[in-house]
Amino acid sequence: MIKVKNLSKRYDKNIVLDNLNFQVDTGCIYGIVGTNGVGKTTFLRILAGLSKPDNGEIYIDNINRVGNKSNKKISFVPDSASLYEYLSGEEYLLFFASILDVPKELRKDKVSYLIDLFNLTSAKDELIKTYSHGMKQKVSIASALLNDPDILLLDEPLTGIDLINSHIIRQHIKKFVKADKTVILTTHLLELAHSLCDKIGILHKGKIVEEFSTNKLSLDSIEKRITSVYLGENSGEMMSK
Ligand SMILES: Nc1ncnc2c1ncn2[C@@H]1O[C@H](COP(=O)(O)OP(=O)(O)OP(=O)(O)O)[C@@H](O)[C@H]1O
Repeated sequence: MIKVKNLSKRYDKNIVLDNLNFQVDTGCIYGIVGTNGVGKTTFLRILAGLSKPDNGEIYIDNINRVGNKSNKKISFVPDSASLYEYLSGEEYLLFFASILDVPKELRKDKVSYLIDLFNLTSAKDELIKTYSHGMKQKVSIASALLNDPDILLLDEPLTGIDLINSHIIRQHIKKFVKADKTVILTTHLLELAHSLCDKIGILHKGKIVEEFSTNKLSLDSIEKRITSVYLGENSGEMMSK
């Protein structure tokens, strides 16, 4: 379980996260939605340990992660992957496996398994600079899975991804969670959040202001709730006029 208590982060006068509280159970896919600049990436980067909060605590299975090394493996996939463009997909993944300390004898097998899983076999020897956005995104997600993380943090994983690749990536996220892992992702694609996530939280003014179980609320109802959080209670009617 991941539990966040009173997390705050500001950039000069810009208060991005403001005593944010949040909890996710192991085995859950949690989607964070919110307007541009509301702090979704900032939150994921703090969870990943890439950015320090000003205040607050992050417990992973009851161990405070802030300032401590967690014994749980956490992988973070940024929204636009910066990959080494002059390596082939396979070379990149092998290189990344060595950085992540994947045992040497397992690297080749893990890499070829992931290349196959993400349908990258025919392009594995091509330089990454020749890859499309979707192919790069698949390499990026594959690289995050190399060390079999316990927690996967995905920043807008499916933005700009075509239907088929989106399907492939979704399947893998679902498969990943079945192995008792946790996924937290951010997205602007509400339909995706509804079909993929178990829970959706709305980030607004530095806090998770509302949370829904997707099996309890329709896509339409969630959309109305989000609109009313940002635009006020009568916004749903205004927008349908
Ligand atoms: N390194 C930084 N220095 C200063 N301000 C920053 C920095 N990183 C983010 N911010 C600011 O923090 C706020 C939240 O940014 P963040 O990238 O977390 O938003 P987001 O919800 O992920 O946005 P989007 O949906 O557009 O990707 C924004 O106002 C942004 O300008």
